[in-house]
Amino acid sequence: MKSIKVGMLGLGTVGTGVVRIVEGHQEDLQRKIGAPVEISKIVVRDKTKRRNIALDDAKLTEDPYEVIRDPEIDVIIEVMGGIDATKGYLLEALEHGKQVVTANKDLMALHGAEIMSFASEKGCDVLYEASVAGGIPILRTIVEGFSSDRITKMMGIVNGTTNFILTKMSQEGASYSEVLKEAQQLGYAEQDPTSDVEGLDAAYKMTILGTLGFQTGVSMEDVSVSGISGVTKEDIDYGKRLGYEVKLLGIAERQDDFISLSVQPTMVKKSHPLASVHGVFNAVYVYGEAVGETMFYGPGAGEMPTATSVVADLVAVSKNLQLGISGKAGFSPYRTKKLKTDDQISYKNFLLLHVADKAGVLARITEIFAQHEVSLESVLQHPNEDNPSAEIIIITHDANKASMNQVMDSLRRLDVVHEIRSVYRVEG
Ligand SMILES: NC(=O)C1=CN([C@@H]2O[C@H](COP(=O)(O)OP(=O)(O)OC[C@H]3O[C@@H](n4cnc5c(N)ncnc54)[C@H](OP(=O)(O)O)[C@@H]3O)[C@@H](O)[C@H]2O)C=CC1
Ligand SMILES: N[C@@H](CC=O)C(=O)O
Ligand code: NA
Repeated sequence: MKSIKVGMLGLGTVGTGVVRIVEGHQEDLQRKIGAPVEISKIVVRDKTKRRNIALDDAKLTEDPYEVIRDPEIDVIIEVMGGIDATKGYLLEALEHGKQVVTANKDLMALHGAEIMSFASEKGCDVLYEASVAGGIPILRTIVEGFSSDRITKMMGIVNGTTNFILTKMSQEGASYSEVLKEAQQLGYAEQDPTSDVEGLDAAYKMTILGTLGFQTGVSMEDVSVSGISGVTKEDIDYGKRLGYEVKLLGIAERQDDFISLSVQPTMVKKSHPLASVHGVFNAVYVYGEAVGETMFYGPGAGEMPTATSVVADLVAVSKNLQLGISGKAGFSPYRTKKLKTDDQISYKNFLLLHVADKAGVLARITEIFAQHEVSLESVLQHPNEDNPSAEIIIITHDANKASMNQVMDSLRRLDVVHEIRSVYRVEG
């Protein structure tokens, strides 16, 4: 029986897990695919590096072309990261008729449309389950499990590193930079962790979810992004006292064919299931018009969970190869993109203000909200012993983004407002 030959680009955190699973599950994989699978070559940056996996050194190469141009190789697994050069390698692999599996969200969010269209021209599969929410089979679920429904909202904790950091800050009072280092050591963070903490990694993932879930070609420019670097322990503690957990949420919504996508630190009500997703775990809440509320939960990063998704894709593309149906089920978005404008996007807001501690201040502040037709759910005032400011926390009802921008402008101009300390979207 002819085996499926696999060439890998990368043998880091995820690549090592892929080798472990392919080698450890040989018999099961063979039964599921109908042929044995063999990893024949692996590209690394440095062949001499010490690896924490036993491996035949002859399989390692530093030359990507030795793998992508090898006529014996059927499937390329890309777990190397990077954008431009990596895109070139994958396009060339497709040119040579190879099936592709990748965990690279940056690449798929930025160039997925071009890669998918080229793959379909060449009759090849490209699968990328590991690119969103590591070990959770969310892309397959959205494309296949929800094929009969119409998704109107996807809301997720889709970055393991930032959820790990926020959880440790909230539960252990740990410092941001200490926990980031730990996340890097555990293999959760990107090579450049700015992508995690500034929300870019989550935005790449929301671009992919939006494209597949709304059948619309979403691009990164369509996602409004802010990360967690401005989140303070003070915000987390205030949130907790009022019944919220701070989470970095990716939110994609659709209403009457208009869509919006964003990534931002969010106050999530403790009663909402996303508030109990801690550590490196991810979860994606999906609302379908027919099914209603669903939620998918699991590890969002790390060696073995991510490798599970990569190898599941390897099984899928190998089965298609065996059946002679590669490249037949490629998905291309078919809806015209219509983005919501700021006056169509609405949600609750949490504001922490430092204001002058004197009579009449609260009335002047609430008057501004009233002028812009933003109604308030609650207002709390704390005297602040350390300085002449008082702290006011305001939670609004759903308010559109355009009106809230006007409220913010007016608050910034108001003399009694010393500082707009923090502003969060509220969900749940
Ligand atoms: N880590 C995780 O939890 C997750 C990661 N991903 C994605 O998976 C991909 C891989 O991530 P991860 O395993 O963490 O990354 P690592 O940094 O741990 O590993 C990268 C691997 O690729 C090799 N490599 C990098 N650049 C080159 C190059 N230019 N030429 C040759 N080899 C190269 C490295 O070689 P060498 O070993 O010699 O340094 C290393 O083996 C990324 O796209 C990431 O976003 C997706 C989901 C979860
Ligand atoms: N850096 C990413 C890895 C998985 O995609 C994360 O922390 O989620
Ligand atoms: Na996944």
